[in-house]
Amino acid sequence: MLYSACVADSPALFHQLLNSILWQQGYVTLYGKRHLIPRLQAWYGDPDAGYRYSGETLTPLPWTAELKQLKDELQTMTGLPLNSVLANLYRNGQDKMGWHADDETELGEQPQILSLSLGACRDFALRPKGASRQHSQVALTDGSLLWMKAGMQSRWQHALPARARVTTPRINLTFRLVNQ
Ligand SMILES: O=C(O)CCC(=O)C(=O)O
Ligand SMILES: [Fe+2]
Repeated sequence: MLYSACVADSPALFHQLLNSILWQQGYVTLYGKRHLIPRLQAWYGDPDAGYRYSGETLTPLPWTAELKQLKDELQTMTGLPLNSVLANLYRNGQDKMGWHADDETELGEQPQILSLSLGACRDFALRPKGASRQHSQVALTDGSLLWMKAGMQSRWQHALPARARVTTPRINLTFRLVNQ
């Protein structure tokens, strides 16, 4: 489900997040070889919300004021308990995220994830698990909130494909509940 215009002043929030988040370019190990991840990211949350992602264990950084406020507002708005957020910075259309489902055991049986997008509009691609080609895509506009509800991670994969024409950055925040 996609909600739009949930952020009152998204350019201001975009710049606050760009400047306050400790963006890092991590590595992923594929077939024994280390590759730089094609985006910057950072993991924030409650101290006990440790999480394994793409073969790496991420220890959450303590909430920044902006992230804590967003988390509290989204929690109130949706009623979902949330204790962490993965922040992604796609510097331009070359940065991307490959096909995956957020179905790690730490996220529980039927995880729900709230995904807030700011900045450049990017396509969010979907395919059923087991399929080899994209099924559909949704344009995630500035200020939009995508609610990935129960059932999605067990049946679908998603990706953020490269888009050569996009020259401006996008921040995406995926708020999650990690089991302690
Ligand atoms: O950037 C996006 O919209 C997707 C991010 C995502 O799938 C994730 O952080 O797991
Ligand atoms: Fe994801």
